[in-house]
Amino acid sequence: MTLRIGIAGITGRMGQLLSEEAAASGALVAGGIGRSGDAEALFAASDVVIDFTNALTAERHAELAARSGKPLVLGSSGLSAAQEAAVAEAARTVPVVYAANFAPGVTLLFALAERMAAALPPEQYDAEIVEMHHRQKVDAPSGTAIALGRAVARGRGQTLEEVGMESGRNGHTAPRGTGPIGFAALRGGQVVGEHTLLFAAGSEHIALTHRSFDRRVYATGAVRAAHWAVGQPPALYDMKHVLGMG
Ligand SMILES: NC(=O)C1=CN([C@@H]2O[C@H](COP(=O)(O)OP(=O)(O)OC[C@H]3O[C@@H](n4cnc5c(N)ncnc54)[C@H](OP(=O)(O)O)[C@@H]3O)[C@@H](O)[C@H]2O)C=CC1
Ligand SMILES: O=C(O)C1=N[C@H](C(=O)O)C[C@H](O)C1
Repeated sequence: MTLRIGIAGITGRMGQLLSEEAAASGALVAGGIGRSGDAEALFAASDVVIDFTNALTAERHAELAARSGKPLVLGSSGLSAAQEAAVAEAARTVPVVYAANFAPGVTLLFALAERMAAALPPEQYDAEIVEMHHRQKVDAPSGTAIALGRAVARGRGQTLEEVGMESGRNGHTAPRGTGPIGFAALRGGQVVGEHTLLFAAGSEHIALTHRSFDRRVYATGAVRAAHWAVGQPPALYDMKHVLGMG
């Protein structure tokens, strides 16, 4: 049977591409909503919903997914801990694929970041994450930058909350701490998405960079996740599961 995909955020930068990629994948675009749309009707009409809206809406859509029994593919960034907890709660009832970045290269970047962090002692190598996005982006650091930070912390056997974040340095700051991960966010023009993870030691630097040139890479990944999610047991997944890297 043809998969019916609903798109929340269809009027946005990602929305049109998600529509095109869903149709190209052989699915039927069951409907789409912007801020004035009826989310409940969208979930009712769809086998799976892809949500690229914002943090506030993500929480409501996660609750609707659980209530309607429909899988959710969630790409929105900037979620608070409480909003992420609401998403995790929904994933007890339905499969939820929640990924900071649906580009396959970024999924690999997370794995590499974890391995590098495990190999490079934090007393010698300071980890800094620099990201740049288009001037319209409203959240910082990006969801991908935070996920990269989490991967580094994991590689060091800790959580990001434990190692701490140093972001927005300005003015007469104290010297850099040993252990915290540094974050810097650049905004300008129409940059689709760039992330660099840098490990800086006294006598050497090593860096990993990912650049997206076309946001279609995210749409293709999210549609792939939607096809994959249908039929999975309820759980919180991310792109590594979809790509078989989990
Ligand atoms: N995980 C990933 O790989 C990626 C994640 N993102 C994230 O996806 C999100 C969207 O990005 P982008 O498309 O650039 O943003 P846009 O601002 O271009 O689009 C936002 C969309 O959300 C809709 N929206 C806003 N409020 C609501 C609401 N209450 N109910 C339903 N829809 C609503 C808007 O509708 P309206 O037009 O009516 O305002 C619009 O369609 C961001 O959080 C971004 O960071 C982006 C790219 C990749
Ligand atoms: O808002 C964007 O554009 C993007 N958001 C995601 C993020 O916050 O990491 C993914 C990608 O970088 C594009």
